[in-house]
Amino acid sequence: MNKQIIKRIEPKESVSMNIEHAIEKEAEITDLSQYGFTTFFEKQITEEDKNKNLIPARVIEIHREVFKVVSSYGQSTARLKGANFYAENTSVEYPAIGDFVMIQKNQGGEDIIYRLLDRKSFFSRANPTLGMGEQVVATNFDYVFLMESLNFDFNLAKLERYLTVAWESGGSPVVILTKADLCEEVEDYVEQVESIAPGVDIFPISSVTGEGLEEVLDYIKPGKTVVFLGSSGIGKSSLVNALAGEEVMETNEIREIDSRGRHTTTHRQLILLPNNRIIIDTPGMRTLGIWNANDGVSETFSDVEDITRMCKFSNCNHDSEPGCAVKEALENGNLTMKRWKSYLKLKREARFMERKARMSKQTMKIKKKGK
Ligand SMILES: Nc1nc2c(ncn2[C@@H]2O[C@H](COP(=O)(O)OP(=O)(O)OP(=O)(O)O)[C@@H](O)[C@H]2O)c(=O)[nH]1
Ligand SMILES: [Zn+2]
Repeated sequence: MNKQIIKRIEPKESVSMNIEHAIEKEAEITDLSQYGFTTFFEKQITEEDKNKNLIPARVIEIHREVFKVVSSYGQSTARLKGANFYAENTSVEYPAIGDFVMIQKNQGGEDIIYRLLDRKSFFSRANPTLGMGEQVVATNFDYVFLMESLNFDFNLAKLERYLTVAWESGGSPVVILTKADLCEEVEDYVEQVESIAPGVDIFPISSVTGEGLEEVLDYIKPGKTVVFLGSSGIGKSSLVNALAGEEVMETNEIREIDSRGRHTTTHRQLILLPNNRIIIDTPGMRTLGIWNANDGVSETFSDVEDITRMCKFSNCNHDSEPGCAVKEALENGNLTMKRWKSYLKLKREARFMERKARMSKQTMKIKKKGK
């Protein structure tokens, strides 16, 4: 694919020069497997798709209704086929960052997105614009990097919450402890994390000294997609740059800031690193709450749930009932009060979000009827 075409269709105002530069170097794209296309997606392509000359593509950026995609023809912009996505009485999902879609190439114009392929993993959050419903923010990733910094704001409870969300998403959680250069007791922290995340891989890293970066790069296999989950300032952008070996993301020091003194990330993106590792870094991921996380809670707290199942009564409130296994475990130290409280808190939150989701579905139904 030649650079001319790619240049012409870049939405200039919204893509930072650095990323454009990085992408240009990847302009010779012929193989979508570099972008994570596997047999899982290939198998979904039908005869009908082929008859219509549809080809697979991955969504790498979204600007309102304009999608930036990459296919065997390289990068292009595309729009949804109205009849397939906007027709009344259909409830098809719109593509999100990371999605594989079937497109029709349109020489000299925008490509048309016909349909969405099934996802192997996704993150969603409560829709912030409508105040209701669910919004998918990232899809088809293999690993979820749960990021916590090793300096003052290290927070195990938050990590537990991320873990819950990650299990739920379909990706594999990996804990990344950032800013190791600022911490003297790295091993202590690693042990603390091990206690709440048994069996999960943990990497202490520093984007400043380079500690742990080789290990992380080795760990991500080519063609695999990673999403980052972590609070602002934890070092996500710095890690992307460090892994890429060049400045593909702006970090805090050199950013434009808005009136509240904070950087505002305005678009979502999927970044292809050298050696075909893929990172999804979207603002949506940065405001992720807990949504339908009940199963995830159970995975993260399987030890706690094992205990609750040993209570004498199946509907035990773990309060003052006789034969309460939780009470016993708290007394003999098999369960810490802290972990029990985290569990109860996440349970409550998950239940609340579920109720909210049910309510919003009802509201939508009522609205549709009333229309
Ligand atoms: N000492 C040290 N500082 C780091 C490291 N990684 C990031 N920082 C600093 O931490 C600050 C925030 O880093 P960013 O990479 O912008 O953090 P972010 O998670 O992308 O932040 P948001 O974009 O706000 O979500 C910057 O001042 C970085 O220089 C590290 O490994 N060691
Ligand atoms: Zn009990």
